[in-house]
Amino acid sequence: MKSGQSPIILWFRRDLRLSDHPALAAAVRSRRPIVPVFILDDQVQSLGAAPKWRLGLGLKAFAQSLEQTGSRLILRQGDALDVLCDLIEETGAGAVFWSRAYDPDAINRDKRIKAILAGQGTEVRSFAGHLLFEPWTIATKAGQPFRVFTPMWRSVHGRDVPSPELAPARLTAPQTWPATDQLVDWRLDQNMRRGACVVQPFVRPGEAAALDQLDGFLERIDKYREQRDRLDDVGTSDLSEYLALGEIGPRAIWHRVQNAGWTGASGSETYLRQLVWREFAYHLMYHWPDLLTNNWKSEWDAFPWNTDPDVPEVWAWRRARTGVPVVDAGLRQMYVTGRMHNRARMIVASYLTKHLMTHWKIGADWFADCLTDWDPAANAMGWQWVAGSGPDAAPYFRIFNPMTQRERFDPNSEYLHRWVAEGCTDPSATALAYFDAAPRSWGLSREDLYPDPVVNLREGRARALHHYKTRKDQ
Ligand SMILES: Cc1cc2nc3c(=O)[nH]c(=O)nc-3n(C[C@H](O)[C@H](O)[C@H](O)COP(=O)(O)OP(=O)(O)OC[C@H]3O[C@@H](n4cnc5c(N)ncnc54)[C@H](O)[C@@H]3O)c2cc1C
Repeated sequence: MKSGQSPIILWFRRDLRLSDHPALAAAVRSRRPIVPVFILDDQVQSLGAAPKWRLGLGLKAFAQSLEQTGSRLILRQGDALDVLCDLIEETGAGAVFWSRAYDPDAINRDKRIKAILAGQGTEVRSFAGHLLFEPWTIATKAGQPFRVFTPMWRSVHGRDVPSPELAPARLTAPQTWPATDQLVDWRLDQNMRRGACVVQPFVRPGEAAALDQLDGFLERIDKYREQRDRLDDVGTSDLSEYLALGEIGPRAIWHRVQNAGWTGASGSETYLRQLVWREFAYHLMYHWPDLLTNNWKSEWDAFPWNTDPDVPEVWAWRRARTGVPVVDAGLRQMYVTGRMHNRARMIVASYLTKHLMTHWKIGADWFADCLTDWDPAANAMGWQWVAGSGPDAAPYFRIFNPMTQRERFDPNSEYLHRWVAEGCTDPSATALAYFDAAPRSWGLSREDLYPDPVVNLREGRARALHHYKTRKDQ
């Protein structure tokens, strides 16, 4: 029997936090008992190795913060609708709340669940939280979705962003807790093979760590505009992993950074602009869900990409053995830390799609397996932007020259030294760690010589330009 005081099931997904959480705040305001749940459904199961492993760490940290509020995180596995129906029956819950997701699979799943549960008399409410501006709330003057970043930035940057809610100190528990799975039994780390123990020291999961990371960044935000592209410096915020799992909310970041700007911090405006790139990616994915799988500009379908993921040069790229040091450095940084500097992402993506003329989807899939900050929208947009097939993309003739990129953004080769060991008399521990992170099946050894380039950079560039130009002239 459902009453006004029946529990609310709070279905957590990419929102593993207590503050800046509109769905949780609404549940707390209702004064009803709350049953927090995370469901291991097919969509979670299909995550790549590194994001899935990182999710496991995030869930552990989040369960601990819930315990400090007198609550628990209930873990269940299976089809999300079946799990929610079971929990409604077991707990007598009268409502299910969640934060909205915007990728096509999640939208379809959530719509179906909402319709069925509502039909059975359960109150179902979804809330904002993952974004600053939900995709349907912003449009061009003609009422169309934005296809270009700068006009979208101009349209949103003076808008009010709701203030983030404070974390609740206590959550009302249900009279009896439903049974929960054990996180270790989910084996979210099983595909990380050797990588996990290498990546672990570079990860600080959880909301408290995210807020601490933001505090640390605000102390050096003045450097952001000048340093954000430098490969050799800690110029960026490193918040992407937290944003991807929702361990921090974008509203909280927006307000803290905006306040820093009002009190004189330079770099604040540049940083907010980057946050809006994330919004742009979600805007595109929502309005054009094909962004995740197909060339956004269909004329690129005729481009002669290599679509074979198993040719030797693509394997050399995956193994970070292309013979181009800055490309290999970026890929190794990802393998060892789970993240890669944005500048390096652009360099390695340009090299794969242009010098190796390989379809961006192959690179995007590899990132989806290796990045702990993997985000469906930002990843697809980033790859299509670099390849030239995406909205507001880099023009076809913009082919990053890895050598000049390295000279500009790593002038003293510090980044190279950090990530490439071969040929170095005094290799760094991080560079050596790559050999521990790589799967044994790759057969790599610290004693290996550095490989010759898999393509001559000049020839690779000329080949790509020739094909781009031919396509353009057709
Ligand atoms: C090929 C390619 C793939 C990418 N894949 C991902 C991905 O899977 N997940 C991901 O979060 N980002 C991705 N990015 C975007 C960007 O590289 C990262 O967001 C950034 O490196 C994260 O580091 P940071 O938090 O220190 O960034 P900061 O410079 O501190 O930026 C702050 C925040 O703004 C957002 N942001 C910054 N730049 C971008 C951008 N270009 N696109 C979208 N959002 C941005 C991120 O949320 C980031 O945390 C990709 C970029 C490229 C070129």
